[in-house]
Amino acid sequence: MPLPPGCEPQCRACAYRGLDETASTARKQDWLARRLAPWAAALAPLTATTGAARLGYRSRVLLAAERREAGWCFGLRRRDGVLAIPDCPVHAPPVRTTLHALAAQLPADFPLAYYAQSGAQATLIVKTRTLPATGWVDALATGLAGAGLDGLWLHRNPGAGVHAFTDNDWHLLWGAPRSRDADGLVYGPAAFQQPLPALHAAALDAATAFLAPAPGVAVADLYCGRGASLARWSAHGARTLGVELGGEAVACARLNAPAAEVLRGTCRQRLAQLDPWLAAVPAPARRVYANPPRGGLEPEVLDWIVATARPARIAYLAYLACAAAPLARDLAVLDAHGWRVHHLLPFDFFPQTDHVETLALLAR
Ligand SMILES: C[S@@+](CC[C@H](N)C(=O)[O-])C[C@H]1O[C@@H](n2cnc3c(N)ncnc32)[C@H](O)[C@@H]1O
Repeated sequence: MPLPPGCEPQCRACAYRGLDETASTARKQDWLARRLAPWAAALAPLTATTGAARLGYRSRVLLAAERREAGWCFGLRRRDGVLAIPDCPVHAPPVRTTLHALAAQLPADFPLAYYAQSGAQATLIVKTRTLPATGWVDALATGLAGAGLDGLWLHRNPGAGVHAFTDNDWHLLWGAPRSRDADGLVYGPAAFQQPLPALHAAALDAATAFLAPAPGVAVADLYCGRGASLARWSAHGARTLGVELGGEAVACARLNAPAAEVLRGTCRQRLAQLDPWLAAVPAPARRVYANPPRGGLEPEVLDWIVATARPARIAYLAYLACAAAPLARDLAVLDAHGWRVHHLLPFDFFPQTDHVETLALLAR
């Protein structure tokens, strides 16, 4: 298949970009069937978007920045410099428009290390000892608003690299500090964004139907982000408690799900508080929803689920990349301790890449 317009041939980020929809879906399905073979009977067909929606879906990006003689470029950091991907067809149109506006207006001597965008919030990340001058921002305002942005931030993080953000040294340069997504949920510049909101909603619908949140039921929501799932459980009348590491995400989760309790920290660190909270309801009324980062559940958290919390039902939304499948590792432990894998529902959150999100639904 020819590469779509704007796709940089040297970029390796979208491993399946040479495949059409049918071939990509077949390969993901086949890979899932091998990786999740012990639960083959529970594995559903991949739910995927089709046609034009398979491009332009990525509204959360982190790109390295480099000033060259010809101007600014944004892309992937490599040993020999930044590989520019200004027109990457997977990026959402507002990302591309903002990158072009920045490339045209950013002063040549601005010490930009990374550019991040999360929905309508954009961030310039610098690694300097002092804050750089930003008087030029006003001239960019019309371009930023035209690109659909609500806010532009300066974040000073001398350690930026694998982790782009720290909690401190954020400066709003222009616009509003928070945005709302299509569901009305508040988010900020560091927010985790699930791509393809319709697929995420379908995954949450399936999790809601399985967990059956209701008065008398308690849902512990691990790695809850800005609270999209928390808001669901509490809207159904369940007692809800979320745990999340990011400070901004915790603040947004408290706004998005005011009836829920939200603890800040790693799930591992918060087990001492989770434990009595969940134990206050009988085991048949206990639920766990987990959507951890790509490494899967922290080992202590998995131990706690099987040995202490013992929820009647678990919904586990996992990111899988062809290099690693922590979901299979975690399912094997849950399976061995008496939780049956009822459904494995894969969702193609990242078309044209070799990643696939899978919702596992388990009951004791
Ligand atoms: C895959 S995202 C899921 C977020 C949320 N469920 C959603 O759909 O928006 C993982 C979240 O876990 C948070 N996180 C990372 N490590 C964590 C940890 N050890 N304990 C708690 N939260 C963590 C991240 O900040 C991020 O918000």
